[in-house]
This record gives sequence, structure tokens and C-alpha cells, in this order.
Amino acid sequence: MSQVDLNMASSEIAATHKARLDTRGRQSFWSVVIIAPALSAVLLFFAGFGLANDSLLKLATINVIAGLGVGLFCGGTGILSLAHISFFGIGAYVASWFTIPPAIKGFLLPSMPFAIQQADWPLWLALVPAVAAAVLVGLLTGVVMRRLRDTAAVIASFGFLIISYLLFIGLKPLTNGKQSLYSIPRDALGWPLILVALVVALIVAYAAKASIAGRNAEATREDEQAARSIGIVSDNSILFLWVVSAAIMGLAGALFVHVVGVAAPSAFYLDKTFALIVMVIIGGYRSLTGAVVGAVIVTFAEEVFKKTEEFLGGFAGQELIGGIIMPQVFGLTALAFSVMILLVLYYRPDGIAGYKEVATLPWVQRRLDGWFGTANSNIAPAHYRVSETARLKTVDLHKSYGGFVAMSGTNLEVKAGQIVGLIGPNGAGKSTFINVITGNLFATSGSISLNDQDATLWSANKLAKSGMGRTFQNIRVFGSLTVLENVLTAVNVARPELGSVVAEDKARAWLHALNLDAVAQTSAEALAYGDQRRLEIARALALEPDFLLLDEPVAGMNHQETEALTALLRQVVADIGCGILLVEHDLPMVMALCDHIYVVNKGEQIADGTPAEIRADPVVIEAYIGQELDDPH
Ligand SMILES: Nc1ncnc2c1ncn2[C@@H]1O[C@H](COP(=O)(O)OP(=O)(O)OP(=O)(O)O)[C@@H](O)[C@H]1O
Repeated sequence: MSQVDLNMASSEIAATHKARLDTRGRQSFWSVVIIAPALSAVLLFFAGFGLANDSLLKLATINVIAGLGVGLFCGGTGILSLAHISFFGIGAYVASWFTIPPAIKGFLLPSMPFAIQQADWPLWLALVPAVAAAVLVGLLTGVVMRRLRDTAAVIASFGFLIISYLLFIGLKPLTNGKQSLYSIPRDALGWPLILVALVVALIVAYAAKASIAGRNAEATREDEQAARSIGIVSDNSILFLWVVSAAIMGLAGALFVHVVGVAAPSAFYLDKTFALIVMVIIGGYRSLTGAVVGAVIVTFAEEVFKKTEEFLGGFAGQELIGGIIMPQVFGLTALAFSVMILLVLYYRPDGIAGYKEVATLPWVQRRLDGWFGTANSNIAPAHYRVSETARLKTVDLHKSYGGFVAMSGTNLEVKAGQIVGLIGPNGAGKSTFINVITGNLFATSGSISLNDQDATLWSANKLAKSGMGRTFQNIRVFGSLTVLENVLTAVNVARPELGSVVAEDKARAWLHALNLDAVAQTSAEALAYGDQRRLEIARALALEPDFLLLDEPVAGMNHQETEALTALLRQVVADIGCGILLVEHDLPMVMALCDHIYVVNKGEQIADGTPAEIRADPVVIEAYIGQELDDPH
């Protein structure tokens, strides 16, 4: 690391940053500005000149809308949802109730309430109850989905798919069951309406992705423990994405049945689910641009595969060269899609678009930067002040894993403005201690008090919001988020009242303080270890904690980086007045930096005192046989 710059005393820090494209809000805005007119122009060109079948073009557009819905949820949360086609089906049925001519409804759905039976609405109006119904079911099912992660979430979504399919069949008075709803007016869906729906879906999906909830869900997707350590609980963010994506799917389904003219349960089940998965995997489920690309590719590829299947079917039973009889060809489309998925997963696991949105493709970004240039802005320094009375204290803290005692009777105190060390050989229980006092593990017995409040049973996110910032022994940054976004997540928690521009400036100020400005736009996972460790510190400081708990912050750093970080930590304490608890194997650093040191060994607290006292303590020397306790500075 080059020189540390935490110039808290200066009144202002001048920072240079890109004016337009350095945050997700602007990237999303420009992505919509590029995709919406470009896609609309291509569709109208093909439709206007009769270059492609009108229905196929409309289905492609609807697939793009559906792809945005699924991509928003799956990309934002990392959960592969198999349930989204259910919302598509709900939108389809509900819109049909209001657009099928009343006379036909009287025959198909005789027990339907009279008001709905008499309704003969234009499609644009019928979209309102269709989307509302999808939102309502999204809210109901979201109560469960918001609590689930990983495989459990996928299986639950599969359960929803099966239940909704059975309901589509079973609720005959509403759906006409397997006999299907037909006579859905196909002429109700003109190009103006479908293009407006596309633009609305693009705006809603990109706005949801750029929102704080969207970013928090992504942070959780990347690392839930780290997200909780800065006070983020993503249950509500997941619910938000679930409901917004359900609304988009409801819209797509309502449009879909007005292209095909029929609503049948089988259209909202496994085949369509598979097609949606193919779209998001091929396009790239972590970006909405990927969903758009995937939807376009899959729609047209499906048409080509079907035509090929028909063509080959014409030769079935005929003799080919060498006396081979041409077999009947079944399932070529599904087979071809499966092969496409395998090829994409093998060569490009993140899909064609990867993490990129169209506005962040290098040549698009260069062009936009060329047009709009960069801006210099004066950013207030990253600064806050911790109360001098702040105090963190543990009394007789124990932690056992089953029968194994990892920590027994730890009594430790950190005051505002103090740097306290916690040292001990490998396996002594240091990380266990940090995990217990940050709420990642619960103590078996004993108590934790934070600023004179009993915090023993507080959750990790409550502790984070109440003044505990931490870093991890095994680095936990939000890998696919940019460095700026990593810090912004914490700024939004610490200062929810700040508008987006001020919050971004605050995040930039922390990056500047930690000498990370140059990599603000880099994905965190692409940084060198030393930079990642400093990013974790920047993220923890952006939470404006009273106490900063650092678990081996210089592991993986070279000598200069260690020196620079040591200077930085001194400056943080001097300028901000927070307390630091430092767990570190670099004993010379601990000796040079700490005001007070606690020593643990095999879970027991064996000593505490000033660096001089610890250096001279025979019990400590014995625990550290062969190690250098001297301060070389
Ligand atoms: N989840 C767990 N389940 C069972 N035992 C655990 C668990 N986590 C840690 N331990 C054990 O508890 C003891 C203390 O581990 P801990 O990671 O807290 O030590 P440490 O002092 O941080 O070590 P190091 O310096 O190597 O990181 C070790 O013996 C470890 O194997």
C-alpha cells in the first residue's frame, strides 16, 4: 500500500470521479435508455416490414419481460426460483377474466361472480387486476420465501409451482381446468401496448435492482454473514424482489394469453419454467441485460429448433444413405436447449452478459464517458466522533462447541480511544471470542455489555447497528459488488437519511481515507488481499461504529502495507475516538500499537496488561515458546 491518507483534519478532500456511470443508479438509467429504444426499434422494424411473424415478435417481447422478472429475483438473490411461471399464470387467468367476451364467459365460467362475468374490459385495464393478483400472491408466498436461502428456497419455489399448477387445474370455476380458457381476444394486444409494457418492465426491474433493497439482497447473496455484520438483514429485500418480480411476471402472463388466445394449466408449468431457466442461464442471470439477451436468443432458437424438428419429422421412416432408417425425432428443442445450457455453463458460467449491464460494457462506457466526461467534486472528509464514555465489556464469557470448551471465562474491556490486543497461539479461542461478541455465535454463559446496555443476546445485525464494526479472519467482501458499492451498503445502514448522492460521496470519502479511490469501480473479488482487507476496514468504518473489531487485519499483507495500516489505525483512533480490539498474530505490530493486551491460550485467559508487562510475563512467554515478543520498532 502506498501512503495512507486519512486527512480527517482537513476541511475537504478533493476527489475525482466519473460523473455518470460510477454507480448502479446511473448504470441502470443508461441501460434502460439504451435497451428500450433499441429493442423497440428492432421489433417495430421487423413487424413493420413483415420480416418476422407478428406473434413471434410479440412472444419475444413477452419473453424479455418475463426474463426481466425472473432475472431480477434470481440475479438479485442468487436463488434459482422455479415458481415464477406461477405468477405468469395468475396474470394470464386474471386478465382473461376481464377480457373474454361476457357471452363466452357465461358458458366457460358460469359460477364466476356476476360483475366479472359482465366485464368486457380493454386489455390495458385488465392488466391492473392481473398485476395486482400476482403482487398479492407474491406477498403471501413471500412471507415464506423471505426466510429461505439456497437449496431450501429452490425446493420451496418448486413446491409453489406444483401447488399453483394443481390449483390452475382444480379451481375449475375460475380457470375451466384442463379444458382451458379460450376465446381470449388476440386482437386486444397491439404494438403500442406491448412496447409500453416492455418499457415499464425495464424501468421497474432496473429501478428495483438499483435500489438499496436490491443492493442489500446482492450483498447477502455474496456473503450473508458479512451483510449481517454491517446491520443488513435481507429478508425484506428478498421479499421486495420477490414481489416486484411477481408483478412483472403477472404482466408478462397477461400479455402472453392475448397472443396465444388460450390459457391452459400446462402452459404455466414445467416446460415454460425450463424455458425461463434456459433464458436466464444463457443470458446471464446476474444482470438484467443478460435476461434480455437470453430471452431474445431463446425465443428465436426455439422457433428454429421446432422448424428443424418438423423438417426432420418429414423424413421419418425413410431410408437414408447406407440403409439407415431415419427415426422419428422427439424432443429436439428440449435436447438442444439442454446442450446450449451445458455449453454456456462450461465456457461462460456467468452467461453471455456475465455481471455486465449494457451501460457497463467497455465500449459503451467509453462512449458515454466521452460524451459526459468526468467531474471533480469536493467531498467532505469521512469523519464522525465516538462518545468518550463508549465502553465494551465482557464478564466471564464462555463458549462450548458440544462438549469442547473453546473459550472459558473471558473478561475483557475496551474503552473509547483505546487499542486493545487479543493474542494467543493458534486455536486459543480468539476468533470464537470475536464471533461471540459480534453476535455471530451465542455465548454459552457470561455477559456482554455495550455502552452499559446488556448486549449478550443481541443479534449480529443489532450489534452492528449499535456500534460494533468488524472484519473477518477469512476475508468477507461482497465479491461481485464494486469496491464503492461494498462501502455504500454500510453507509446506507449508518446514515439512512442521506440522499443517494451524499451517501455515495460519503462512501467515496471512506475509500479515499483507506487509499482505495483508484479501485472504486473494481469488483471487490478482483482486488489483491491487502486491498480487500482495507476494503473490509473501510466498510466497517463506514458503519460509524464505536468499536472496531479486527480479526487478523494484516494477514497476507507485506511489511510496508502492515506499517501503513498500523499508522492508519492510530490515526483512526486519534481522529474518531473509537475503540479497537485487535486480534493479530503479528506480535511486533500488536506490541507497537496496543495500549493494553489480553492473552488467551486453550480457551483460558492467561494474562492481561500493558505491552511491557505482557512481554515480561513468564506465563505468556511459555505459551509462546520460541516466538518473538519484542517490539522491533
Ligand atoms: N464451529 C466450531 N465447532 C467446533 N469447534 C470449533 C468451531 N470453531 C472453532 N472451534 C474450535 O475452537 C477452538 C478455538 O478456535 P478459534 O478459531 O476461536 O481460535 P483462534 O484463536 O482464533 O485460532 P487462530 O489463531 O488459528 O485463528 C479451536 O480448537 C477450534 O478448532
